[in-house]
Amino acid sequence: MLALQDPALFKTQGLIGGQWQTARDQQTFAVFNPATAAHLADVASLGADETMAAITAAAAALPAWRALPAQARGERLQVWSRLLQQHAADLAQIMTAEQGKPIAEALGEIRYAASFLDWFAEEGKRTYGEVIPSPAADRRLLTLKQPIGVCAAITPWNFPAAMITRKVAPALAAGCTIIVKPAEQTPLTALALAELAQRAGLPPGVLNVITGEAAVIGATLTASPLVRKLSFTGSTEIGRLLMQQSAPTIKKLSLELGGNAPFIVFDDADVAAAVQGAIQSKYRNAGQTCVCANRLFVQAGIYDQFAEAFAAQASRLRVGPGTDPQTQVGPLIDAAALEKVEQHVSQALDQGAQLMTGGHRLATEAGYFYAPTVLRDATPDMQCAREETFGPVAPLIRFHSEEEVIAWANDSEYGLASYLYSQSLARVFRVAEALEYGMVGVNTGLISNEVAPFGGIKQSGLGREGSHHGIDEYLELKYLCLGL
Ligand SMILES: NC(=O)C1=CN([C@@H]2O[C@H](COP(=O)(O)OP(=O)(O)OC[C@H]3O[C@@H](n4cnc5c(N)ncnc54)[C@H](O)[C@@H]3O)[C@@H](O)[C@H]2O)C=CC1
Ligand SMILES: O=C(O)[C@H](O)CS(=O)(=O)O
Repeated sequence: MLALQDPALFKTQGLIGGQWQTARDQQTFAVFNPATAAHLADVASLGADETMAAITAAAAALPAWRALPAQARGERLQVWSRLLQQHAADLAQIMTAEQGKPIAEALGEIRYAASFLDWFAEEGKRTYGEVIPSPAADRRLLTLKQPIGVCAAITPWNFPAAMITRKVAPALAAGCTIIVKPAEQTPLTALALAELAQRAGLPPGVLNVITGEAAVIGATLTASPLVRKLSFTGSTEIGRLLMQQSAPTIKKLSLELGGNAPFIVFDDADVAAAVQGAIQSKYRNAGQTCVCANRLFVQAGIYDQFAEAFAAQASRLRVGPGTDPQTQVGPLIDAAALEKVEQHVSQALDQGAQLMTGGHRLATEAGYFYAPTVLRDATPDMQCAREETFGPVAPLIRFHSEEEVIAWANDSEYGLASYLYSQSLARVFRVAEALEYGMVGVNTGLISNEVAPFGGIKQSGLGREGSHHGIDEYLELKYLCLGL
């Protein structure tokens, strides 16, 4: 059991219509600590019936919630944000226990999660319509924006708090109600957030959290015509499936899917800055984010200089349990993730890559730890360059020309985040405009915040989250034509 200041935040039941509920068949599923592989909790395994009850509760809560002025909805979100920040230490402890990230990163994520609540509390008051100059003297034309209705959100384990508020905040600010299905690896953070939402005064049914078997819950959410919108963050494979399942009811979709971020360093880059940016991008959350550098392209003129400096810094990163304040890289989420990373590294070495540092799991620890790894002389055809590793592995690929690296960077079905380091303004614009990605970090490895549009193109997804664009994902545009 965790030593929480507020033990009431440790919830193991689902939230339906303002009531904490166990599964009707009393089934549960286990949650484990990835740093120790130890059992952490047993959480209600809710199924189709409970999911339908949550959809019904969200539909029942919708009329009153959407009728509230945006100001009133925003005030609830701001109270919720303050509660997240007041309870940050407990929330971070819960998150590190079930997800593994270093406690400092977990505290940072709670601030990141709260920032979406604050941002959309304001954005909800700016869902402006428009008056359109009429083509006819006896007509007046205008538009207004209205909440889409009952929404569903299916969220990942890598950001167990922020990926929930990045969806729930705009939905509620817009006047929608929502059912959240968190990842089975990290339900405790979601349930703690829901407890604080209750304390913030969200009316029953506005926010519902369903924990349990993903496929059953997902099938129920996507099949229901009452659910008008689905927002998903996770793998492209599951995003594709949810898209198919949503087709019969023509749901509005937001999909934040996989990535394969190129990190490009030109000869004219500030090499020290590029090394720092690459370390931050690559090893954040142990490499388990969809915007992590996945392929590091380094121009031939500075390749050796960059490789030596980058590997030296990577080798000094402290790996260990997230509860240790000295830890910089925590465990991977589970055994499958560890095995995928090992596969990518061994395949690259078999194909001629050279190990500069890392390349092994930490046998001393019971959890899913892998040493920060740097592979030089990697090539674009290696599995670690073709697939999203989602782990602390950095393949360094040498390139010679701008044209060559743009072609290699764009040779992917993914198009989420990309990065380039150069001190030439002309080159920055040439390359940024040529990269087929939704986001481009220029001379920085950290691009995520609540004010900018987060999202990708191609098979990295649909729509944008955060920014003033994010609330449009939860609104419908209505056209009024007034005959005079
Ligand atoms: N875009 C992102 O932020 C993330 C991308 N990923 C990618 O996905 C890969 C696998 O990671 P996972 O956590 O297994 O991602 P996943 O896509 O399997 O899981 C994400 C969410 O989808 C749910 N889910 C899984 N199968 C479902 C189904 N049939 N119906 C409805 N919901 C379902 C999960 O319970 C979780 O809540 C990672 O290695 C990474 O490449 C994973 C997490 C986050
Ligand atoms: O930086 C972020 O917001 C995360 O990387 C989002 S993701 O990894 O879950 O896509």
